[in-house]
Amino acid sequence: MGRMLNALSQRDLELGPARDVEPTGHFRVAKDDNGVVWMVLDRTDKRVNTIDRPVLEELAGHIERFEKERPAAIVIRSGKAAGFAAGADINQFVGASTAEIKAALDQGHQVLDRLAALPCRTIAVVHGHCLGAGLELALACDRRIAVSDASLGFPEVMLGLHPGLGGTFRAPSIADPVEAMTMMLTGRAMPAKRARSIGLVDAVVEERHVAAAVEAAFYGDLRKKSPSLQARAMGYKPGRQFAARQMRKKTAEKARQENYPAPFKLIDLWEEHGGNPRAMQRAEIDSFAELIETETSKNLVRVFFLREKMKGLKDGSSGVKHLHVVGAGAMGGEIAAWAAGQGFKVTLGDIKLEPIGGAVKKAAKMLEKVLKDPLKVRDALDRLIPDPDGLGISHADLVIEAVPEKIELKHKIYAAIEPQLKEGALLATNTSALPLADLAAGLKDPSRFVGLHFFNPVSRMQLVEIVSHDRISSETARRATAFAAEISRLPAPVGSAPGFLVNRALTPYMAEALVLLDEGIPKERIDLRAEEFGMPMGPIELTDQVGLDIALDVATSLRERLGENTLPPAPDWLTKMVEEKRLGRKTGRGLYDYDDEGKPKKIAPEALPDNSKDDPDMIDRLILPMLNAVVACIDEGVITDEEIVDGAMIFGTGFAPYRGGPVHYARQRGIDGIVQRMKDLAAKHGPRFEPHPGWERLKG
Ligand SMILES: NC(=O)c1ccc[n+]([C@@H]2O[C@H](COP(=O)([O-])OP(=O)(O)OC[C@H]3O[C@@H](n4cnc5c(N)ncnc54)[C@H](O)[C@@H]3O)[C@@H](O)[C@H]2O)c1
Repeated sequence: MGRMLNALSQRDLELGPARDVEPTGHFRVAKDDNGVVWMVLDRTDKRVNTIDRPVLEELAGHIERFEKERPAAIVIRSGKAAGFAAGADINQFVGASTAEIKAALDQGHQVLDRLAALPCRTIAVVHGHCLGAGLELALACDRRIAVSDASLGFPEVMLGLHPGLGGTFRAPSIADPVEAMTMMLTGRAMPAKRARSIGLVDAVVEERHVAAAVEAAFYGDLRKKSPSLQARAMGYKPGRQFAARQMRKKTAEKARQENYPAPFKLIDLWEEHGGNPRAMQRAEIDSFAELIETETSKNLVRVFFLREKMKGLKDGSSGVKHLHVVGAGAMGGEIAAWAAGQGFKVTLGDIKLEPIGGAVKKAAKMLEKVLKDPLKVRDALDRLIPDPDGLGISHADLVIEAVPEKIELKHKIYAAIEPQLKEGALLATNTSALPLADLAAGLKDPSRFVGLHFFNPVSRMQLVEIVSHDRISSETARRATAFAAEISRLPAPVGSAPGFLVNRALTPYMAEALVLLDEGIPKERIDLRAEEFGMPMGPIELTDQVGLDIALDVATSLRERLGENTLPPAPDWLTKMVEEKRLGRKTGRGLYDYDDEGKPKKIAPEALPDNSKDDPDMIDRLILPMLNAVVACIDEGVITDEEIVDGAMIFGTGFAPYRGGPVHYARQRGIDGIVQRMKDLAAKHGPRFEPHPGWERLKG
């Protein structure tokens, strides 16, 4: 047997059908001399495997034959380098009616049930991405072998859904139920080894040992782990009730049930039916069909496509292999570490030594969190080279300047750097607000100059604004956009207007919060209202996070440049706090006080006095000026593609993803209504609420 399996290894199948092969649509099927059927899923129409109706129908056809022919065993694996399967094809549900969705799910379940019921042993061999419906296909097999690079997960929750092809009952009955639920509730993928430890897969092997592992599975040597006591307790309702309570609490820390119902729905289903797979199956189908109709899910699917669109802005390669960063402070240090983690050689310079040392230390911590694998962290740190003398500048393909926001200082640095740059190298600035044209003023070759505006913290904020100016070459803009995508960030091209898009939109939100504070509304209540709307962090806490000094600088400069009717003046007490170095989270004290872990000390909402003030206009006062600024940016041509605007605001500010982005939200709410509301607010609170003329043109 071993000899035959080796002869039909994955490589042979990839090179083309071996003997006794039946070429079909998406599966290549071959039977070896031992009667083992190898099915290789390799969609002919897609770069990665997705699971949709045609794939399931084709699978059903094969199963029907296997039911009669009874092969010795069936091995299912993928012929794609990227992995086993990326999940269901979301497009198949767009525009479908509830009845059609239920019918499709019913059919899919029947196919996987029949696969699970085959009288012969079925073995899934998974490598690379094994997600969503792909994982559900693997779970319907008797055994799962993971190649060591495999990453397994249920990302459905990110689309406002839960698994819909049996994952909700197969995963908790095969793996540790609490771990399986956590996997579905968070949407986080897990590496093969961890999947083995929770019982989701039966073995983890290197690619070259797949055939031997299949043989072991065939002879029944791969034994299932016996379930732990805790896992067995989950077969009974009281056990599940207890666990479900904790799951609800944990989930609620991340998402509000009214905004993100899917994970809560899944917990309910599992608590109720977790001991009864048949009942769970029915409930899963009904609940999935219900969730997919919610605005939340539709908007999250939209966000998925927005992300794809932003990734798609990459056109060719950046040509960057070596990056040099000038300034190893809060931003420069993170940009350098992140890029090293993404495989780039990075040299990091600063006028002082301490920031470089500090940046390398922080890099190790951040990379451990992001890369998880100690070997990868070590390699990334090897690529991050401290360079106090700036020797890397003359070798780098891209130099990013991240020194303090002072135009004279930046000019001085460009004058020193530019003559050293090698031919074809790009020069970028991470400026938050300085006009690119002013920064480029002294440059000999401004065509190679670009803004790469990263957000803090770089490891969490996916957006990079690609800032252009009058004299930038299209090639520089193209390469800068490609570079952002190559380091797994999402590019949004913007013009060099005050605050670009994101800071221009966020500043009125933060500034209005300070006015509300001055009106006597408790800060916790202001933050709570914004979080209820769906912002990841309230404006008061955000101001602390940005730093009161930076927030004050940005607000003052925007007000100067955009006119005093656009923003409320900064309160005197804010200037005083900055003078006293109460700068927010970074100094441990700001609008909130911070504990040792950097968490704000807040009064719990239920502990706020009932009679403490509230303002029914509060949400509109915070959100509408933000939308107004977004509309101004579109109208002024700072950024014109509404979808990229929505994507940039979601990935750059965390703007309520379940609302699909600010422009989408405005359109859904109704532009006329918003304009009227802003006029009313302007009459009551001042001209900063006057609707921008761009609203009328947006209706266009
Ligand atoms: N902090 C943020 O949240 C944030 C976000 C986006 C963009 N930015 C922008 O990024 C830039 C850097 O901001 P930061 O917060 O990292 O500042 P920072 O003060 O933390 O770091 C700046 C670093 O530059 C170094 N430096 C000063 N003069 C230098 C010189 N002549 N040569 C080399 N290094 C020199 C300093 O020693 C310091 O380590 C600014 O333009 C800022 O507006 C900041």
